[in-house]
Amino acid sequence: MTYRFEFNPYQRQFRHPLTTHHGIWKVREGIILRLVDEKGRVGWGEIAPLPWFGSETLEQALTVCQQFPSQITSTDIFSIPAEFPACQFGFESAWDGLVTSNGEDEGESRIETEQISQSLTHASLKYSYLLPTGEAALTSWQQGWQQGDRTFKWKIGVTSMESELRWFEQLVQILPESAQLRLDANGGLTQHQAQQWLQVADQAGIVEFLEQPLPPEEFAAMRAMYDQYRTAIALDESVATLNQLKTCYQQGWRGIFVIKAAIAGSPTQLRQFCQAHDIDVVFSSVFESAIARQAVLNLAVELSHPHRAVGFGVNHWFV
Ligand SMILES: O=C(O)CCC(=O)C1=CC=C[C@@H](O)[C@@H]1C(=O)O
Ligand SMILES: [Mg+2]
Repeated sequence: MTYRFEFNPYQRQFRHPLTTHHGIWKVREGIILRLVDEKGRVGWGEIAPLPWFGSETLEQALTVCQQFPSQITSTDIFSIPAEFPACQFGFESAWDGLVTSNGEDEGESRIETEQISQSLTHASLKYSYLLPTGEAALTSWQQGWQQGDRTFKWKIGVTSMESELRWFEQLVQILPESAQLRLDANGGLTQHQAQQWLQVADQAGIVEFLEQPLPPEEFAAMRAMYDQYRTAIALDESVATLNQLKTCYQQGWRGIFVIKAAIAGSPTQLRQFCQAHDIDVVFSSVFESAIARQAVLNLAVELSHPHRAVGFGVNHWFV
């Protein structure tokens, strides 16, 4: 069977640029894919690259799309090489969508406004609310709390450690008892700083995990640190693609795997790995549109650790 294939790049500006140790991110760029089969069934997919996490760039993804003819086959889709994981995810999700679609072409309406993306939340999932970086977190957590989120994620390793530790202590004091906090360093700490953060996190008692304290090349140090503190350590940059995830597992990682499925590669292969290995998984966003968000949340409902919130809090991120 062949599929008519169309692709359209998009840009969405963040309402507030996202500041992390990687830098300042102002615009989310991606590509929306549309497949139509011989019966007229439509499948939508999305390529949402995150090159500083190790995925292909938008330009590389556009080249993959441009090299395809207007009629493609499932062999074309399943032959996309592993160095294009966001493309693998986008094309395979669109193909999966064909199998399940009822022929209605609702995709265009699903390139969301935030209201539509909010409607894409799954009732069975809990959501983590991403706080703004820095001192602003001390006031903005209420918005997440009011929409029912009980898990909050805060970026560290951006300003001075002295300031961030001070704001952390204030945040721990003002967050309600039942709240949980995730700290995300994006690989920006030294080993000494990571140990300092894990010590204060152990004392605070509300920190669910410290995410990617060190850069991926310092895996051995994070592996050694994992058993020294009560606070869990989670990896995301280290496990950004399915191949990296398998390598970390084979090298003994049994901490939390924060999986950004939209850039991890084949969703089918990801599902097979997660089902074959009892790993502690948190699904996390790459600030994709409703199309990839839906595809990832469908995986999360199946594979996510039941007691962990998914990193898809609706924060009205875009203008
Ligand atoms: O995981 C979440 O709660 C939200 C998504 C998120 O934190 C991120 C998305 C994309 C890039 C990063 O800046 C950041 C992360 O490091 O996890
Ligand atoms: Mg992270």
